[in-house]
Amino acid sequence: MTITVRAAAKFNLHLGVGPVREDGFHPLATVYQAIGLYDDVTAGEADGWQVTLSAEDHIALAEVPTGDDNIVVRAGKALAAHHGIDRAASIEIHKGIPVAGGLAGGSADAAATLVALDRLWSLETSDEDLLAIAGRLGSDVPFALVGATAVGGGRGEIVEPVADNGAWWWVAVGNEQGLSTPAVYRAFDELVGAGVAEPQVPERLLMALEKGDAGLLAEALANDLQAPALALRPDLAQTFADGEEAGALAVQLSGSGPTVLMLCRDAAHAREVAGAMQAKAYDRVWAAPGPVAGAHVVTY
Ligand SMILES: C[C@@](CO)(OP(=O)(O)O)[C@H](O)COP(=O)(O)OP(=O)(O)OC[C@H]1O[C@@H](n2ccc(N)nc2=O)[C@H](O)[C@@H]1O
Ligand SMILES: Nc1ncnc2c1ncn2[C@@H]1O[C@H](COP(=O)(O)OP(=O)(O)O)[C@@H](O)[C@H]1O
Repeated sequence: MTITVRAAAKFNLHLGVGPVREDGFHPLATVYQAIGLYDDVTAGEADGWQVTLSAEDHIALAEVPTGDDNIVVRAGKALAAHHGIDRAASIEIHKGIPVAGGLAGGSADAAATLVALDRLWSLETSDEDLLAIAGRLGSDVPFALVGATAVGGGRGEIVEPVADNGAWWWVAVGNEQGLSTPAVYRAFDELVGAGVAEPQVPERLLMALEKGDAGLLAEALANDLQAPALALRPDLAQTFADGEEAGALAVQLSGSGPTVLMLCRDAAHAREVAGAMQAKAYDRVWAAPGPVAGAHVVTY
């Protein structure tokens, strides 16, 4: 038997970052939205851990490990340890989420693996325990379980759903070269220093989501990692300028980058902006709706 679970990419509508903590992590006040770019994870019975990879066009797999460093193996081992069982599995990952793009693709795979193995091994792990295991795997993993739109606190792992009445459309523009998340947080420390205030989620963003108003959302987007990421990768400024020229309502870096997200009015406008970016010779361009569901079983 095999079980396939689908998990979505995330975009941080707001990413407020505070002064680095003693454990090396930064306190966050973020608003995550799950958007329609997906990885599928298929889990099957096996005697030892095996990871195989495939991907949609224009998604490079070179940086993704196939051994025990793959986050899906860490996820599987953590779930087995939680239940005190000694089991392994084969995990096939089909990536539709660009790697090292600031879209939390690895976190999506980890969340999908927890859901798939919980079902494959008939464990019936409680949601509370799954979220706790997810939080230990990575700051973004709990959100990949819940999906939709949610506020993230702590180092990002404490998630609380928020009202979102929008039917949003995004254009994501990827980049050939990934960007390392720790390097961007270090650049944040250097640029902004320890003097920065504790971050907060702005009320006007929550209002824009509740109203489902794209004009208001365009004005409320913000990302504290955007300036440090652009300091590391000044070439990205051209993508921002091109997105604005293509008619996007707003252009913002996704998390720690380098993927750039463009807010559109609706599906037709997203197709138009995506076409304009392709005409400018960008070849990693995806239109995606949001919010979408968290990790969910698609076949078994
Ligand atoms: C920046 C964000 C925004 O959502 O996403 P990405 O753009 O990477 O997808 C996240 O904070 C990334 O979360 P995730 O990729 O799960 O990070 P983790 O594995 O927990 O941590 C990797 C490293 O990032 C840094 N880190 C992460 C989270 C945080 N709140 N403060 C940090 O300083 C630390 O250096 C840590 O060692
Ligand atoms: N299943 C996985 N998918 C993607 N990357 C993985 C995976 N497992 C481990 N990694 C490592 O995690 C790094 C960050 O990956 P990813 O989650 O795609 O990006 P980001 O942290 O920018 O959102 C990759 O460069 C890769 O080395």
